[in-house]
Amino acid sequence: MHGSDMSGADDIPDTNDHGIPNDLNYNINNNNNNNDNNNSNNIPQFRDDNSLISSENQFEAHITKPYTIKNKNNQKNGNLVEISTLSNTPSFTDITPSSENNNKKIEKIQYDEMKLNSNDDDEYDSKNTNDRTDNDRIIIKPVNDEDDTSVIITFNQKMSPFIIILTFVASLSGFLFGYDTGYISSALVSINKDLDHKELTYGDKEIITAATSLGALISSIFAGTAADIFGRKPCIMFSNIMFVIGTIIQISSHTFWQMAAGRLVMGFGVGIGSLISPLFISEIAPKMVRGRLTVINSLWLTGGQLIAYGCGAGLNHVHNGWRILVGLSLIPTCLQFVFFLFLPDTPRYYVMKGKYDEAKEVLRRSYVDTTDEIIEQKIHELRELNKSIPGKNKAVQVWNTIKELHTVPSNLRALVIACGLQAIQQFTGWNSLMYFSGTIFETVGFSNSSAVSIIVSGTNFIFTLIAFFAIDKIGRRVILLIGLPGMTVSLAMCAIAFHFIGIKFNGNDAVVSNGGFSSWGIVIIVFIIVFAAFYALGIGTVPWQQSELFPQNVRGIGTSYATATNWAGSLVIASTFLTMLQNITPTGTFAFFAGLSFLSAIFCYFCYPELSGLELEEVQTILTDGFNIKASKALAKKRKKQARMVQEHLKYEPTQEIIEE
Ligand SMILES: O[C@H]1[C@H](O)[C@@H](O)[C@H](O)[C@@H](O)[C@H]1O
Repeated sequence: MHGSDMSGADDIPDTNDHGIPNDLNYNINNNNNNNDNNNSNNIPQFRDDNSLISSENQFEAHITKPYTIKNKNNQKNGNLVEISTLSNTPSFTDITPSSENNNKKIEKIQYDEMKLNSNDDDEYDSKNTNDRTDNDRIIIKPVNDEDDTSVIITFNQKMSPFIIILTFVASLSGFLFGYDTGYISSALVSINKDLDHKELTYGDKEIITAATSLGALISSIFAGTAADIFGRKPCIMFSNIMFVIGTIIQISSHTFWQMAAGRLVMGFGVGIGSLISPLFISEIAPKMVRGRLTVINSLWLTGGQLIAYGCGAGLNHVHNGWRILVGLSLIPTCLQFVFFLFLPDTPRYYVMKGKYDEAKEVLRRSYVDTTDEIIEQKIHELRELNKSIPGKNKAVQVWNTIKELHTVPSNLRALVIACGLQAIQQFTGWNSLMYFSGTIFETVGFSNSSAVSIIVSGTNFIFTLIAFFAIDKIGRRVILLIGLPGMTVSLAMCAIAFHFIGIKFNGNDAVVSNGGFSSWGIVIIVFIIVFAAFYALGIGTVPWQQSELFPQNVRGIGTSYATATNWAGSLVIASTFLTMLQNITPTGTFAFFAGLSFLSAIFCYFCYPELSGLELEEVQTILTDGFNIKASKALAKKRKKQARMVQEHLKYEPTQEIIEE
């Protein structure tokens, strides 16, 4: 049907009857020698099942999606093809569109490189150019690279209802994280004298609040390793048990210390959930939506905080309302536990434990239209990958992993970024508002302080939703660099307004020198809302994408470090904020946070590369010899352009028939 003459390397390739360029084999097999003419006998031949094997047995190709490209004058049929290498060489998946009408979209595939014949002017300008002599060449990621744990076919992968259910159930941990950190703001206001028959002091409030962060800090240190040993699902179910015990201790407490102990136990659950839930989602999500599915966890989180505030406001004046508020968290915990009784763990975990049948079953249910052969191949890749974790036994492995995390430069940079972002997220003060906004708004003269807190956490939720849409399209770096300066300005405005309100502390009582609620009070509220918006848009959301920074063999421990940094920051803020207000005044406190936000913006400007749209291996490449901001931006831009090109292809309606000779 199509010609079979060999085209020059930069021309449009001729294609065979299956839409495969005839020079495909040539390109794959001639990576190391530039013999331009030896392909003529090597035109790929398809077997009956639409797969082919090259004569050298170096690669295998499968037709995954037939398509028709139509334009005004012409109609062209072709096939999207998945290519994978056999033996021990890395395999990769890509498309091979074929159409003379579409020459801008034709990709030539080589063993480890892809040459794009596009009029692309945004060249990848990496410093690592040793193996990229041609600006137009980019390294293509091997499919058995670690994070393809979640991937079979790199595009056009339908979301199965099974993946949606798994994401939904796993992200209940995000909800619990949010709810349990959110309800404390209103509970602190409504507890009154229910504990030990006396008002809580600022110090008491800090301890009750910080106990959860402390518990979360402790459990997050071990959660990554525990998830590898026991599994993700058992860890989440264990966190459910912690939630239940912690909740019961709290709702039955009549003493301050019992309440603090309940919060601590609940914190163990929060810490485990905060780490495992995004990890679980990233391991079951199709690659193309993995970033967004991770943000879904953040949406549940901020949604949980919002609901906690809403319930808090509703129960504000109900006798013992705070006990109901705390008790409500039993519902999602129990639901999650029961759901998980019927749901599996991630395929990657099963492969780690040698449970290949279970892994296959999960993959089959996750990727409904995928052939058994591809599933087998995926399992094979995961097994290969599994071997890459060094060490004879678990203890040696853990130690080697820690060493690897610190000694491999790209890992160390990933660690600096992941922990840096989590620290910034906490030390710029957002959670002081989360935990104490009720107290703050009460201080500046609002009687229904919980209602104002709802507006603040509602803003947090809405802007997390905006981040959901922006994080891949606009990019992580851009939203961070919009968010942090915005936060700096808002915090500075609050610092100024607090100065004019003139709050003085007299023991535990805050005295407003200019007579309570004033227009400066409104300025504070407005800028706290603006602060919430800028926070949620960037630094509230981006750090939870932490797993993309690490290669698979150090991901568990790397994300444990980062999550522990988050909780350490949360702990410091929760346990010092009210004391800071007293000792360095609200103006000093907010000015301090403004200063940290400013420094954080500088850190992100110099150290946070743009990672949206990048292959995970490319993230490692970017971080190999520096933070390579410029190269990352250029590459991200290029990748997005390619993604649009793929989308263009998919716009053409697919035919169901494969064209036969
Ligand atoms: O990403 C979340 C979110 O921003 C929450 O609002 C905050 O309370 C958490 O500490 C943070 O990790």
